Parts: sequence; structure tokens; C-alpha cells
Amino acid sequence: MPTPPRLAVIHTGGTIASRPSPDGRGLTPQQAPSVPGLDGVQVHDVQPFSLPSPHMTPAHMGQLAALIETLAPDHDGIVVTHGTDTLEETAFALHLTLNVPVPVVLTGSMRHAEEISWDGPANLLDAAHVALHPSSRERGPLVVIGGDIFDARTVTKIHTTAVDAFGGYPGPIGRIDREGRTPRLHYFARPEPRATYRPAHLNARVEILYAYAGWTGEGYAEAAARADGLVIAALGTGNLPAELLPLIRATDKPVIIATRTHAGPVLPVYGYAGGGATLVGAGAIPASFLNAHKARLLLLILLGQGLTREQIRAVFERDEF
Ligand SMILES: NC(=O)C[C@H](N)C(=O)O
Repeated sequence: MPTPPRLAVIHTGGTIASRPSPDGRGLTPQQAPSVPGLDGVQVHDVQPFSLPSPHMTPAHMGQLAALIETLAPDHDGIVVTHGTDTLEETAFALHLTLNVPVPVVLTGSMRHAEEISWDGPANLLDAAHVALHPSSRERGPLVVIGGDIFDARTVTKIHTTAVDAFGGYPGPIGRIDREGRTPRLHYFARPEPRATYRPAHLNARVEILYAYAGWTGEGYAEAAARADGLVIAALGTGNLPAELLPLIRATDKPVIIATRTHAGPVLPVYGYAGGGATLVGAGAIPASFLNAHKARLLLLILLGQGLTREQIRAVFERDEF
């Protein structure tokens, strides 16, 4: 008899584990869901913690990475259930730090178990099929929601309430559907090489500042003084009001320029005071295609690995993530 596939399901909380709290406080994580209708698969449930995902920290992400490394040798696939609010951050932190041969698939739900449109079971089953599929190997951690399969590098939450809450530029790298009970899985892209990092710690302080018309740098000096590095969600291709230019020039810690625009790269093209070219001239580092919160995690991990500002610049410039 062939041995049944072995799937580990790591439950971390989120709406997929939530229900209305009996004391009327609102939704809280209470009960981890079980994978429905997976015949012939050995499922091993693990629950390291049960958190709403706004309570997730880099320390939890590190704990999760260590747990996945322990489980990987004895499993053919690993599913992680997670709240959707910070799911992309955990997915990207795992993408940067994990190097395991088995597929790791994150999923969650937008509706809880007592709602008519409860999307937890279908997402969980889809994630399980994707995690056990041989074509899912070598792709780094994946995110599966609403039948779409996303790469951890590009996926982002795009809607606060819709069931299809995830997107990101340029979009899904695959799709899972079911024909009856048979999963039909297609990838539209080949696996891509990626760098993995082994930070000694995840304790660096990296803060995000959000740019707006009329910002004259409020909050910058305080953040630059207390943090080990900054990320700015800047305007358009990575531009800022003129007042920020001397502040950035005076900062010797890494300052990453991301964009608050929802898609596209940061490019140092504008030469007016505060334009992207002048910010890079003043020492800032463009975040490439990473959004501000993913750029923050990359910077946190590179600082935890002891890299200098110029080594950090090289990682962002060469897209080594
Ligand atoms: N849909 C969700 O999971 C949202 C929830 N607030 C969480 O991230 O934990």
C-alpha cells in the first residue's frame, strides 16, 4: 500500500479561527478549523499560538519559520492558517528566511464560521491541495485565497471585506479549481530563484513613515533618532516634498524609499528637490517593487544579519529577495 501524503496544518488564529465572542465583545479567534474532505491524507494539526493577525510580530514569524523547519522533513506539504490583515507580512518573512523543500501555503478567510458566506473550508481545502501538489515545490511560500495562488513577494491585501481580498501586481501565479472532488491546478509562471537569509535576530527597530502632500517632515527626526532604519511610503515613483531632502541627507542609517502607490517600481527619475534622483543622491535606497511593509521586513532581516547600509543597498538594487 502506498503511504498516504502527510500534511501539516499550522493554525495561528485570524478570522478563519474566529467566532463572535460569547461576551459580545465582537469576533475573536476561538477554534482552529479542520480541513474538510481530504480523503487519504494524514493531517497533523499544530497550533503554536492563536492570534488576531494585527497581534503578529516578527518574533512570531521567526517562531513559525523554526516550526516549519522542524515539521518539513516529516511532511509532504505545510499549510499555515493566518489572519488576513498581516498575512502578506508573514508570507514574505517566511519567503526571505525559509529554505525547505516542501511547499508552504498560507491561507485565511474573510468571513467567520457563523456567517452564510464562510470561506474558511474552501480556502483550507484549496491550500491543502496546493501544498501537496508537486508543481508547488521550489516556489517559496505561497498564498491561496479564493482559488488564486499568489507569490509571497507580490501578494497584498486589496480589500477590507471582499472574499477575494488578495491581489497585487502583476497578479496570481496560479489557480486552483475543483472538478467535483478533483483538484485542477495550473501555474502560469515557472519557479523563480530567490535568496534566503539567516538573521541572528529580528529585533531591529524599523519604522514606516507615510508621505502626503504638504508633509514637511513631521515625525521624521524622532523616528530617525530612535530607529535602526526607516522606510518611507513615498509618492509616485518615490518622490517627497523638498523639506525631506536635507533630513534624509543628514541620516546615516538606512532609509528605504517605497511608494504609497499600489503598483510599480520606485525609480530615481526626478531631479527637483525631493525627487527620487535627489533622494538617492542623498543616500536613500529605492525599494524596487516592494510595498513599504514588505520593504520594512526585508530591512529588519538584513539588519538582523548584520549588513551595512551599502550591503543593504546592494540587496535592494539587485532584487535579491
Ligand atoms: N480576515 C481576517 O483574518 C482579519 C482579521 N482581523 C485578522 O487578520 O486576524
